[in-house]
Amino acid sequence: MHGSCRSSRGVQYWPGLQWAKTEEQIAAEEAWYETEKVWLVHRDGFSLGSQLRLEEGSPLPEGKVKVKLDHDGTVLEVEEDDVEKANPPSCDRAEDLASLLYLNESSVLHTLRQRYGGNLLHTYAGPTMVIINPLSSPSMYSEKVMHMFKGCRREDTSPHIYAVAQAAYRSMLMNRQDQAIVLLGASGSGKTTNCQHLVQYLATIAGSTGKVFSAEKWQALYTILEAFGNSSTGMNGNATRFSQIISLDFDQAGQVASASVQTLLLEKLRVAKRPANEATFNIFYYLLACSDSALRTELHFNHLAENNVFGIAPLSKPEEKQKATQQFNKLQAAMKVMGISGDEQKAFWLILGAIYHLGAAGATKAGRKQFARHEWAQKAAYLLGCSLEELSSSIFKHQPKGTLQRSTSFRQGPDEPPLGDGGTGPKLTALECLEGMAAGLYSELFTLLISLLNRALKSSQHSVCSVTVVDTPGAQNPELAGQSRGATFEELCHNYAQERLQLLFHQRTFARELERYKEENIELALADAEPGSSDSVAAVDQSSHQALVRSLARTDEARGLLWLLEEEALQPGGNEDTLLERLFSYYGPQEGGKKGHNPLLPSDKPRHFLLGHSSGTNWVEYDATGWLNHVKHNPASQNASVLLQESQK
Ligand SMILES: Nc1ncnc2c1ncn2[C@@H]1O[C@H](COP(=O)(O)OP(=O)(O)OP(=O)(O)O)[C@@H](O)[C@H]1O
Repeated sequence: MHGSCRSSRGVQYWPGLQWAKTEEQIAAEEAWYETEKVWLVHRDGFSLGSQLRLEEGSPLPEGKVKVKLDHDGTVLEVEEDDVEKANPPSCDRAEDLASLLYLNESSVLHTLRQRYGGNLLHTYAGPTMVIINPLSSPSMYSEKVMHMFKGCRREDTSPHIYAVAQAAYRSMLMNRQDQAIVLLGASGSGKTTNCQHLVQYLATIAGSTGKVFSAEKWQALYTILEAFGNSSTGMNGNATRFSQIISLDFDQAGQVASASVQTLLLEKLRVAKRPANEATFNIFYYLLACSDSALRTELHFNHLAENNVFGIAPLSKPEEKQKATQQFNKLQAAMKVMGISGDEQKAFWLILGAIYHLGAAGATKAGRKQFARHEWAQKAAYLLGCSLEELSSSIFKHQPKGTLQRSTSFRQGPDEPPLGDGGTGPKLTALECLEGMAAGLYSELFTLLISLLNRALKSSQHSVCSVTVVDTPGAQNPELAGQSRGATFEELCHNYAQERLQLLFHQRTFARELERYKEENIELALADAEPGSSDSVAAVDQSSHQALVRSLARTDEARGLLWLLEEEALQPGGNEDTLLERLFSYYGPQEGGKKGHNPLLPSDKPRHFLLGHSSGTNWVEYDATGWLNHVKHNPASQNASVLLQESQK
């Protein structure tokens, strides 16, 4: 967001702020600027510092300008557009970016960098807070520090994650209104860590009626979610692979009366398939390193197979193994805190063990689709409490078991066969059937886990208002992690969710606030506030006007990728190439069209494309190979739930 704004009364405002400067202050600061003429240079997303002055004889504007670095006298030639006004020294390390006299990209980056250099990770940006990952363990989080924020007003507190929690808590109590805190940022930027501190603060400061929620319970919940929902990826060694909404419900007295966690978009297929060099969910490594010999024997973990088609293998380095063993013990203790009994825990280990052995069993098509190594499939069947035949037919034969109704896509008519099950879509391979079962089992297990966690958090106490915290996987870009692969469909879903939240941020922070100024007839001369960009969002989710009716006709009406996926999966001969062809016809660069005004760009690799997220500031190259499979109906996945319901264990 560029530009500051000024009302006609000579007082500087920024939307969402009560903050204002007097005319004298502004005049003094502008006079300083006029005499000192200090500029900031912004290049490739970096501010080059505040010590830049115009070289004599190279006036602004017009093309390129020369600037001289104060500290070593280096002279740089830079684009005129990269040079922006610097702020006076009184703005150094400003606690609130909105208080800068000249609010521009360079000065924002410069201020954040200055603060980070002084170990100040948090900076207000009006009603929002910017937090930078310290990549270390600073000693700024403790119960003692929490008490320094307790009861404070937002204006009286220095920027800190506890100040965000305190402001939401206070606002909820004062206005009796629900509050929401949404964390945004790239993968690995620190969202989940900050979410942990936010909720920890609320649990500690607010207290809870009847101990339904406590800091100890929150720690336990966090440990469990991290074990089952996180994995190591190229961008983050402990990345969250699902979206979560944590809700704390408060009573009249401001204590937590009940709590809940909702989860969405779990990357369930990760148990069976993921990008090279990425890990499966943490829990598999913990369980494979467990030191309980009786449990190991029961899970048939004493002799492990050499091959696992799901790529699940125990950790090899002794120190990593030891850490995983400790994590497993910690997890068991956390499950106990959340009231998950020994028998219930056992059910989790059996299902996880079965998934592992299914990977060892593998799949093949020798005449018919079947397991490649039956002895391992037998172990999986034993752990799941069913016969080998039952397991085999649940995976490879496509009649749904029991009374389970097949779910149909919302765009499919009730009489139409689901894709991949006699429909017109491509058939599933034996391995895809096996992967479907593993993903189905993991999804059931995760759903069960969340319901057991919520069992420990609910109560019959009456609540008045809630604080909700939203944490989703951050923006994904394999290129930023030095990986040469294209991004996956799951990564697209996470990027899309982030972008929808960014649009919400833009709407709440700027658009709605500006409307209020207009209603109150306060004139604003905004330099260049950018509209919230939604082109890349439409390229993903634009739906057809003929809602709910699936069409085999390829029309000119623009539709987003999610809609096209379903249509192309139904087309005879539809594949990822035809999918991208259509997507580009709607959102790609148009002949004679202006460059930079479309969200899609072609790649020179087959079935790859580039999508410009966040107003084209984060171009991600995707590899669409195999994406049509995501809309294929996989009966094995559905059969997983029946298999578990009918289990002898
Ligand atoms: N404020 C902080 N203090 C200490 N360490 C931090 C902080 N923020 C982040 N980290 C470190 O950075 C790592 C990545 O942070 P985190 O997992 O919270 O990122 P994220 O934004 O939630 O990522 P993803 O979107 O991939 O889930 C953490 O494991 C932690 O080690």
